[in-house]
Amino acid sequence: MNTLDKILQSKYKEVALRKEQFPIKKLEKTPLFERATVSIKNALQHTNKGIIAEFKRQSPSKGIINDKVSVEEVTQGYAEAGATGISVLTDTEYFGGKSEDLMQARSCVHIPLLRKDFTIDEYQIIEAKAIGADFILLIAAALNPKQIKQLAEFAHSIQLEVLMEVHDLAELQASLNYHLDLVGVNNRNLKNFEVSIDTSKQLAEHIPSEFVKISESGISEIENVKILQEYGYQGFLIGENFMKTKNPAQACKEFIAQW
Ligand SMILES: O=C(O)c1ccccc1NCC(=O)[C@H](O)[C@H](O)COP(=O)(O)O
Repeated sequence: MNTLDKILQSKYKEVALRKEQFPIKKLEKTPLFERATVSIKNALQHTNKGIIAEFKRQSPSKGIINDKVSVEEVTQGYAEAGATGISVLTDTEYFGGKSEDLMQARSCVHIPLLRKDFTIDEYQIIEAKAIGADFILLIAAALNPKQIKQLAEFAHSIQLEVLMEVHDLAELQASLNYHLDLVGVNNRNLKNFEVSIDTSKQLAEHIPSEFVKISESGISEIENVKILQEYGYQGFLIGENFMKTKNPAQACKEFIAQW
């Protein structure tokens, strides 16, 4: 079984359990669920330095990246450094994150927040809103095209925007639909974890201009960001390159300053 399949297997169990622990009716009554969300699509369309900086303690490919820093210092620092949005991993088993991380981030910043998780059920979208997210992730490799469309439509019905992530042309062509806001090309091959920005370069021309293009994973050089901008990318999702340092917010600030 590959890593994504293992993650999804445990995610189905986790979601079933959470539905019992925190019923939808309770989630819908939380103050954050009522909050007016902020558009990441709009924010990225109005900047030429679109960084979505990620809070990521660990990953299947790298193990522990940084377990010494707090959500507050990093997310507040990312916002002050000029990040356009922030991604917070909420998966516990594989990424060491939790829902509370996103809630803490929400209490520190006003910029758009991505609930970075493996979304397989509408329940998680309601939960995302209830913990303070502005946009959610749908991974094409984890869902069929009908599910992607339905989940994206549902996210919009509760004012959340949608980032759909693809790894190759087949996924992109099968899964595109007009309920998406952002299309992300993940440069990390989920079978061997190798990263190559060539994936973003190759898929760029196949993403219709209605969608904001995001390049995700393995980005550590500002030169590559500048090259990808020429391919039409307006957002860059960067985790490890910042999180592996003692001061991720400072690393983000220095990265943006080189632009
Ligand atoms: O990061 C991993 O090892 C990973 C493994 C399996 C599924 C997803 C994975 N990462 C999620 C991400 O998409 C990244 O955290 C994000 O794009 C940032 O990537 P990076 O800048 O390389 O940390």
